[in-house]
Amino acid sequence: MSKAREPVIGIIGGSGLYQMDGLKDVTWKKVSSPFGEPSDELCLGTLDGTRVVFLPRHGRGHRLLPSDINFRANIDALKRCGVTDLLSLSAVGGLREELPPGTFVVVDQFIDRTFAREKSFFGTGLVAHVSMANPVCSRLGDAVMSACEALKVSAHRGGTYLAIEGPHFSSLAESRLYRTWGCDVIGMTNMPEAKLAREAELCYATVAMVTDFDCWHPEHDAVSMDQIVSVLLRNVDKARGLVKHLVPMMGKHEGPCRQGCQRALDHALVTATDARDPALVEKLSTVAGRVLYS
Ligand SMILES: CSC[C@H]1O[C@H](OP(=O)(O)O)[C@H](O)[C@@H]1O
Ligand SMILES: Nc1ncnc2[nH]cnc12
Repeated sequence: MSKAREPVIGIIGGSGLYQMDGLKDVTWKKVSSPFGEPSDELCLGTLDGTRVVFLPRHGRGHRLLPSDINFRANIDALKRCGVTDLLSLSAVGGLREELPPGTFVVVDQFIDRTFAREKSFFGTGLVAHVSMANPVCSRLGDAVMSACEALKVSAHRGGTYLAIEGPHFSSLAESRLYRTWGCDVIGMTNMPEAKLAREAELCYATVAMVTDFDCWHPEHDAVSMDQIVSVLLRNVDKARGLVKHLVPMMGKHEGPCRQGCQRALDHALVTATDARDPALVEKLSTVAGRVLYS
């Protein structure tokens, strides 16, 4: 029988969100990871008695390009701090008329078009394949939607997030193409983050906060940073309110989610026990310790 564990809520703050206010007993802590340097120190605190670990995805001061974020170190470090449920807050472009700037989208699917990033914790000497059929934790997504409803934040449930490598915004031809693929929002960071969260058996959901219409919309100018920033600041204010409401709700979650995010590695490891690379096994002690040492 799986042991119930106290939820610890991880928050990855995206563009515009470099610290969390309202936390108690706050300490910024440098966390080492065998996968390298996380984006910044991690901010540990509590909100209404629930433990929270916050990490600014691009680092404080927004130092890191999307391609330079060490997603593996970030997820490993969050898990080392005990995180069980991970909420990503992200700025995105809207690819649909009905998702204007200011809308929050609790996406349920991703298309990964990034190509210059480490995407797995596993590798030669320990091979694993996890399912990404349903990459978002529905229990966490439900909680986000309830918090948005309570705060009267305009939120849309479900949608496909297209992850591009960046740092450039898309060309008009690309933006039109992504719309024909059925994508709803576009960003540069949620992949491979969501894949790695799944490998690390964390519940993961993202609040995709629309800042612009990318460049496809005939009645809007092509996306530019000055236009994004003004919407971003308003979105970020709403996101802070959302977190304050959401964390105590998530703190009451009992036991693992029904979807099984916290057992994602149950049938994923392929490499025979005697063929495993001991150094890689050691490196994976936090991410996959549950299945490696049981
Ligand atoms: C500031 S607009 C472009 C930038 O914002 C998004 O990042 P994040 O998901 O961390 O909010 C987008 O993916 C780009 O990295
Ligand atoms: N239009 C866009 N494309 C990619 N990432 C974004 N982040 C915010 N807006 C974006």
